[in-house]
Amino acid sequence: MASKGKTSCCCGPKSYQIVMVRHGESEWNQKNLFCGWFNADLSDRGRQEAVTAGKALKNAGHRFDLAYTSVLQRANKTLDGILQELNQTGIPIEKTWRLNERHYGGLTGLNKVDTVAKYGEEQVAIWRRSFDVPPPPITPDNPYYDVILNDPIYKDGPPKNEFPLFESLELTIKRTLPFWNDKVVPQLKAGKKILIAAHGNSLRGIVKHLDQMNNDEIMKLNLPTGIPFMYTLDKELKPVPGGSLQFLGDPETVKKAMDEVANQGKAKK
Ligand SMILES: O=C(O)[C@@H](CO)OP(=O)(O)O
Repeated sequence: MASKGKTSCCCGPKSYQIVMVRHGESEWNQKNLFCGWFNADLSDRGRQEAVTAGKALKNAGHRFDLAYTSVLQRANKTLDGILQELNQTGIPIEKTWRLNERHYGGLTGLNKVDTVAKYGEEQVAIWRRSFDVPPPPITPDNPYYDVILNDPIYKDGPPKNEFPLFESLELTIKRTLPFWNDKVVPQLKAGKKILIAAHGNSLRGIVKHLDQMNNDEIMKLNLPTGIPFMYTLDKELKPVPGGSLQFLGDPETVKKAMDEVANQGKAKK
């Protein structure tokens, strides 16, 4: 059956489409805690966001051939919620740590507003959104150190000697892009319609790559939870005009949701 993942003519595919979504709100988003590689569950609101995302994709006529997600349950459950709405729970799903949220190191488990009170808004903005400044490493005295390092979700990788103790966006991109290039790109080029359910920062890495954003531009981008976005790419996998970050939601709702994410790292008014 012809896939809707590409538009084609006699000279081959003209463009490719891919849909991505950041997971719905997690219990740790709700508590405003740095989460990273901790395997937080979705909140009730997050579960509802997944259903709403699925309905929006269904109403827009999307069908998928396969899906990719991280090994973290907040992304997995968001994907499941969406696929249930689409009645497409049987499609192949590949989970990989390479699509995980970036590892928040020593900030893992800290409240973002308390961290602003301690270190200031500017430092927290740098830790959250800069390209190459990593958070401090997670150390054994962090209550989540063992939980994360020994979590069975990491049994297939990364290898223990490469297990990160912190990640900047730059380091996150370094482990996400090989998956994009080796797995996603060949499937896209084969005309498959793909859905990726992942995380704010792993997806910011992919967006930076696709849109060739510079380090200042990416600093300003906050992806909202649970609102799918589509890219339409040309043969070279560069976004066609108007093909970048096409959110499936009205602009006002999207802006509000983006501002909400940005404000998680600001002092309480
Ligand atoms: O805590 C995290 O893991 C991420 C995503 O929820 O937060 P931030 O938006 O601050 O990068």
